[in-house]
Amino acid sequence: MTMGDTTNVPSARIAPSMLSSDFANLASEAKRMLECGADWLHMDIMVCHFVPNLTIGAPVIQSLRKHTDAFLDCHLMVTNPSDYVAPFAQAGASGFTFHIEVVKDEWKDLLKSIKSAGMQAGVALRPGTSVEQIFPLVEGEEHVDMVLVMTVEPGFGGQKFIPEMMTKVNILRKKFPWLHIEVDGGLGPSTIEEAAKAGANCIVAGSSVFGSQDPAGVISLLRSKVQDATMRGF
Ligand SMILES: O=C(CO)[C@H](O)[C@H](O)COP(=O)(O)O
Repeated sequence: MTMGDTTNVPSARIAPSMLSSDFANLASEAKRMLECGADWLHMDIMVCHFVPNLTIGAPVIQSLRKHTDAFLDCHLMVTNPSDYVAPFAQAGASGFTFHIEVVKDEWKDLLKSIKSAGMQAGVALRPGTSVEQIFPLVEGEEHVDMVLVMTVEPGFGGQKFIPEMMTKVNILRKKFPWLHIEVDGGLGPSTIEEAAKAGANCIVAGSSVFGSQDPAGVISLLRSKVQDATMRGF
């Protein structure tokens, strides 16, 4: 990809992380975020293995789906993602992102099952995982739609953005211009520029959006930084 050649780069997707929302009012929190300009809703699925936290599962996705048509971008922080494909598809998940660290050769079957269940497929990598490990999942005939580069250790919201992860984002953007590249962890007004310049187009933001008095303003700023960087080239 040459400087300025951004023809195939997908447009910005701003995805508030519902991990930072008031879970007791999830439907109204989702509605509020969409009214503030969110493109996607990012749903963090944690079940006390892979990460030491417990959040929500398919029944909550199913309940939320009754209240919104929005793209539900589900990040499965689990060690056995194939067990979750059918329940999440039936619940109404739109995207299903699994972790590269928990799959071996079975990723091909997993990918097929996610897509044939009608969901967009994503693969996530922890900060310590090398980006080269996910190349086969993007290069093959059957490939993921999105790579999620974790910019914090997965498990909890409110952590500090790890800038070194931007090397991974930039390698991916140059090699796969068409790919959705998502970043998650510590994104907000002070870190978006770096992420956008590296080539991220899907921005997950929890604390910075939910903790703001002006969530619409934050979402709009995140989007404009991604748009500016895409126009300039990476
Ligand atoms: O996946 C996550 C943690 O595993 C969260 O989505 C992420 O950390 C977003 O929260 P914040 O913007 O507050 O960092």
